[in-house]
Amino acid sequence: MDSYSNRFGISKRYSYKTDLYPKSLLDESFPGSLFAQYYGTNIVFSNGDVIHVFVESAIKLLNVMEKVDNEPIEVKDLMHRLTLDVLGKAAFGFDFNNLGDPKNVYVTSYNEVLEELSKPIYYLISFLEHIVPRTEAIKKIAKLNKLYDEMVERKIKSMKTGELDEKINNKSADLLENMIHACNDPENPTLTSEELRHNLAIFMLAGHDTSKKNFIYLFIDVQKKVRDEILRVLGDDLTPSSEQQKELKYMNMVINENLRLYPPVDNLPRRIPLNDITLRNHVIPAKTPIYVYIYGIHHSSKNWENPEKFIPERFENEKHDHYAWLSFNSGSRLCLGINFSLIEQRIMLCTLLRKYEVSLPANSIHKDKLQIASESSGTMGPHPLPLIFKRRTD
Ligand code: HEM
Repeated sequence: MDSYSNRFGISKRYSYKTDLYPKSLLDESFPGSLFAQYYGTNIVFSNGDVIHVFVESAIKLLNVMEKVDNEPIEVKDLMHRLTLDVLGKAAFGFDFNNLGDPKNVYVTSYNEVLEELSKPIYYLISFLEHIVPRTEAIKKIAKLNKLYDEMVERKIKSMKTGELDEKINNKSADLLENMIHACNDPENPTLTSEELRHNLAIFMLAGHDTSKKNFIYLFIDVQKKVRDEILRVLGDDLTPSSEQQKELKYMNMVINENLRLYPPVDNLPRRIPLNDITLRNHVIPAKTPIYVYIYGIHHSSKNWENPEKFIPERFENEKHDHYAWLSFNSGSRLCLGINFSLIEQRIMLCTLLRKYEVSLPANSIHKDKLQIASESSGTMGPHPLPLIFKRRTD
């Protein structure tokens, strides 16, 4: 048994075989629901090389910040704008332009759909929508789906002209182009345009809802140390190369510690074990829904010394149990966007900290402790979080 299996008394057979714990499908959890219609049953392929996307968006972020100095800005809004633009470009080469024009039709359609899909009442009373049809919500989804469908069609056409093959060969293809290319392989079953769209939709949710909530909340106290490291490693470069990212050791520890204290996915989507499980002296019968409470694992004193304290140095030599830090899950269902997300966070920190001194407004509700809340979408984020960004002069 490995240390995780030992501690939790689960036999290794069960701790590794994620195929014995299939995720429950949306259509099973919410049969015929709007969630199932919108996200479908999807799979996701690789992310490709997307560094240029981060750099472009970091520059746009600075343009937005130029207009404000030394006044509170709502960082939840800022992160929503940044991460949607980054993801749209990486996923299907589309610029939502949420940083440039947050009221444009694509951003508003996306926001409206997410708002509809995350209404808690439909999670609590899953049959409600079968009694009262959600006509307005259906219209909003149809509008966004049309946008996704147009993307898919345009890319399929570019495959016929050979443009897509060229992009695949020079590794500049986005996720959707990679998916379309993979579907063209006669050895693999082809995804329909609808399935391609479902994959896009779930990719946007998995990547955007998590990233936008993952602002580095507590870096304020340690920002000088992070900034000194950025200036030392990057010199005059605006964004870090892959090599430089590895050298940003303290920043990487801060990112890990932030994700430990405030994991955006606080609770893994439920699993339904196929067989009975023996956990210590307890038997969990097959088909019992299981939730893994990541927030609890990250805040348990059995796993971490002074779990409520922000101590980036605890990651110095990675002494902790591998399964005590599950921000991106682990094993075969590890988050597919882990590298994408880590690069995004590093670039964002480098961009902001070299230019700005960050502080909480005097009347902030977060003065003593960050105020957070779980949401029905299965993610966790802060209550409104205005921060002051003061331009550095030295
Ligand atoms: C801080 C940011 C993020 C966090 C904390 C996070 C966390 C997670 C977690 C915990 C899972 C596992 C869910 C499960 O086991 O049921 C997951 C899955 C996934 N994530 Fe992320 N994620 C983040 C960012 C992203 C980004 C940026 C992308 C896309 C670029 C992404 C794409 C995915 C996908 C596609 C899956 C499904 C993998 C599968 O089911 O096999 N994530 N993520």
